[in-house]
Amino acid sequence: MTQAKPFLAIEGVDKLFRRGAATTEVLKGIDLSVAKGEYISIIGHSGCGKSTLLNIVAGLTEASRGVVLLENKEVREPGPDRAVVFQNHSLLPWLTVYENVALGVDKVFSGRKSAAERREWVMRNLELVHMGHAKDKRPSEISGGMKQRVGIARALAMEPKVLLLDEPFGALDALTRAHLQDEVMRIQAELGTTVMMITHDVDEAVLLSDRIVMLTNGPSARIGEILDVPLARPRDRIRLAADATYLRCRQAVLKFLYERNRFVEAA
Ligand SMILES: Nc1ncnc2c1ncn2[C@@H]1O[C@H](COP(=O)(O)OP(=O)(O)OP(=O)(O)O)[C@@H](O)[C@H]1O
Repeated sequence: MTQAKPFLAIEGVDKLFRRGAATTEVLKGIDLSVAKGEYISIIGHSGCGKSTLLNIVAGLTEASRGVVLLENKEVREPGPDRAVVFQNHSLLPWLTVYENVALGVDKVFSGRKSAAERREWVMRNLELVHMGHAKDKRPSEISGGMKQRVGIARALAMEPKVLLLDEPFGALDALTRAHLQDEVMRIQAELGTTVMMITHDVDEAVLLSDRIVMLTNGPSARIGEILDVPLARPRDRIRLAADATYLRCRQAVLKFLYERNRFVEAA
């Protein structure tokens, strides 16, 4: 019997960066399978290679060895099936909120949806992140949290197979951050999106993820441990604050980061 291929597979990925005669091996032998609809977090100390790994899955960076397969197809370049949301929003400042989302929608759906359907689809995605009311505003006229929401709407509007989040809440204040985490959990439950998210935040990783992938310190970072987070959904941050499973998961990640893989500042 042949085994079913995983939805997303990272197989034997190494990444080396060359500058002149010097070579740095950032990632070494990364193997990871992600199921459809799964929420995966990648956590590890600064500079260990988290963004590099996400960029390889996005097709923005080429692996030096190994492959990334999405539904059995090798990832070789960026594509709308893998939408990325970065820490600092990347909205075009001269376009309105609506136009920023429409840009991607028009590109992806021009042959498949009529102009009216595309307009409706842009609005549906803006409503999903509660930003329909701000559709005519420009990025400079809305808050940081609102910009991240629009970035998430723009990514989701392309109906990606995988949503790649590179510290999407990292630049936000704690309250906005908590609010947006709840929104992302709600949206993921509604749409069943597969998510790979980079974070530095242990609580964020435990609250949002089905599994937490912990990277060892670089150079030559590898997957040190993968932790299952067996918490039922929907998840309520206040109730979980005293939940034994939540606290056990949190402690496991803290131990990995601060005991077994303590951060050492490069000389
Ligand atoms: N284009 C590049 N050329 C050379 N070195 C690079 C390049 N991109 C990243 N690196 C190096 O690869 C290592 C990993 O970087 P990366 O940004 O992936 O780490 P990270 O874990 O995401 O860090 P942080 O948490 O601080 O964002 C770093 O040492 C970085 O300097």
